[in-house]
Amino acid sequence: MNRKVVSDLFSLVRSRNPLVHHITNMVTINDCANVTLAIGASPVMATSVEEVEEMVQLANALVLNIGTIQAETFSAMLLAGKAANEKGIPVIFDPVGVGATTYRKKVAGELLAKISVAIIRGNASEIDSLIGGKGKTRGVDAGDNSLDSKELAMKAANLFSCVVVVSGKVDIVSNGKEIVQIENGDIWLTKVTGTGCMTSTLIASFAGTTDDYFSASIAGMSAMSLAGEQARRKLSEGAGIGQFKVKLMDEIFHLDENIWGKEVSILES
Ligand SMILES: Nc1ncnc2c1ncn2[C@@H]1O[C@H](COP(=O)(O)OP(=O)(O)O)[C@@H](O)[C@H]1O
Ligand SMILES: Cc1ncsc1CCOP(=O)(O)O
Ligand SMILES: [Mg+2]
Repeated sequence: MNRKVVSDLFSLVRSRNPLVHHITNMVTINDCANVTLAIGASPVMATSVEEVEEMVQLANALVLNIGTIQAETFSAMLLAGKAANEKGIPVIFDPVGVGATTYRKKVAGELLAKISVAIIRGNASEIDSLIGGKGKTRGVDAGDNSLDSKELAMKAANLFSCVVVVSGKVDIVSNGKEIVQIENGDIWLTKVTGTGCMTSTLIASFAGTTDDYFSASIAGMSAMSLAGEQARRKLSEGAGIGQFKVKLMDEIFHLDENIWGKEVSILES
């Protein structure tokens, strides 16, 4: 990992203002649109099979998030994913709750078989399920503390030939050879729905700026964890998760290479 390359991405994303096309869930869609703007990229959410291929022609990155997947949305993902592969823009896959149901497993398997994905970001239970593990899952949240995130990231990155990000208390990013460990974060990030989805969006925003998807993943993952840590620290006494969510968005909006350089805590192996 090159720290300067990663930190430079914060000004690059704001100057290049990449368009990030999302086919995503109906729970966190608005938060994902706003976090795209907060980091300096532009969001577009388009889901109809009639228009997704055309929208991909305008986009710099494509997010596929299966949080509330339905048959028609899935068809749209396949069309958009193929168009993104042909155009050469990165596809960022968020396998929300993949271990929870047979349908989600089928959808994720088919997507990964038919589309070349640049980056996968999920919690440990989700990545474990993708690689055929039997770890416990609790709906869309991680449900198994015994999983080894480093091992999962490395295995999944090699299996799917892409960068894999496993979020959690400690976040792991692997390209199949290197492993980066991000130690920032705050437990309140798990008390607000959508922080995982928004992380995938942040990663996509950076990946729409550079073809160095390993650095883009480190930038996006650390942006969420660092902003969460700072937001919690700056909350006034008595504040709860409502104010935390607002503060989190503010911290992402203000994050730059100087704050990142001073505050990020990263280990490499
Ligand atoms: N136990 C934890 N302590 C501190 N931060 C956490 C913890 N678990 C997850 N996070 C943070 O929450 C954010 C969302 O990650 P995660 O909860 O794993 O995603 P998801 O919402 O998809 O399950 C990340 O920034 C991650 O670092
Ligand atoms: C609660 C919920 N249910 C279906 S999608 C979704 C949002 C999941 O968001 P995240 O994985 O970022 O917590
Ligand atoms: Mg998630």
